[in-house]
Amino acid sequence: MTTGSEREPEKLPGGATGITALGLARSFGSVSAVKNIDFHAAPGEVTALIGPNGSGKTTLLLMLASLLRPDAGTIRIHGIDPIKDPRAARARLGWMPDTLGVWEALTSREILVTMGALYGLNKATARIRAGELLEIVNLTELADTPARVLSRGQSQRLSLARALINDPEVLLLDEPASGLDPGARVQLRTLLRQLATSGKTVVISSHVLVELDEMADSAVFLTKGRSVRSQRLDEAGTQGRNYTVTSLDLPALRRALEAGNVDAVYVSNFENVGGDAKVKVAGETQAAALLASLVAAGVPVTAFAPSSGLLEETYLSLEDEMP
Ligand SMILES: Nc1ncnc2c1ncn2[C@@H]1O[C@H](COP(=O)(O)OP(=O)(O)OP(=O)(O)O)[C@@H](O)[C@H]1O
Repeated sequence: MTTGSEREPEKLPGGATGITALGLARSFGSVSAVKNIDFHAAPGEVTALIGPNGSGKTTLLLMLASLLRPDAGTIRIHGIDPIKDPRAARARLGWMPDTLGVWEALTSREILVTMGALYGLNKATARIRAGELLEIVNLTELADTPARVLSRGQSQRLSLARALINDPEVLLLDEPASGLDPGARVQLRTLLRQLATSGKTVVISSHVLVELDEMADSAVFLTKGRSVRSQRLDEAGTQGRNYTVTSLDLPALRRALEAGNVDAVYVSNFENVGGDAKVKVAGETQAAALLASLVAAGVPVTAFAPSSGLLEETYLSLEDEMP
């Protein structure tokens, strides 16, 4: 049984560092946006926040960013309670909303310098920092044009620069890749990994699960305002997964799978597949054994790979579990 003191965020393992939230709830009138969320994001890691539309991701991020008050529950940002001390929490936070509201008449550089001043930087330091960040997000060429002319992707990059102006320890990003072209997405991924490696706590919500597979260290899944699972990406090797096996000789593949030499469940309907079959195995060791046994049986295998990304697999399995 859990006692009251064990539910205090700072008493949990790692609870005084990074972000810890327990039992969060928040309603808007009769809409219960967040019903019961426990959340932890460790420093030095990228933590993904995953859930279908309306599952409460933005509401949770707004509460973590001290911009929305929870009806119930506790939050600690590096040990600070943002409800009691929002100023101290905000000094450590960088927040990138899903849509950036800009001061339309100002240029990107002026916006960043103004934000820097609001965080207490002197003008010279704010200008230097603004210049560095514009370089990092590839906006130097547009630094001195009014922000209102920026495209969606360019606004997203300005929004990211704005979130970084105070060199925050904790970075909260709501759909940061939305509107970015493929090159900018790769740059974003690299930058977020660098920030995490330097010790920052990075939380990112996104629907693009393949991207999160490559970027995140752990993930928290939300459904209907509740946290329903957390997962570490380095557990991939031990998680049951579907693999797609493609062969030049389907009857031979079928015979080998049905011989059942390896502990694998054959899940696809053979009649309905073209050149491949879907097989569920308990982990990477079993996948390797299955591939070896197919090759040993003389099956001409041309491709053997997980059927989907790890996070997508978990996401879809949660959907299956839902009533
Ligand atoms: N200010 C508000 N007033 C009323 N209802 C709200 C408000 N903000 C959010 N909601 C409702 O709360 C629920 C959760 O919304 P939220 O924006 O947190 O979801 P989300 O997971 O971020 O969704 P998406 O993936 O579509 O961005 C939704 O049903 C939404 O309609």
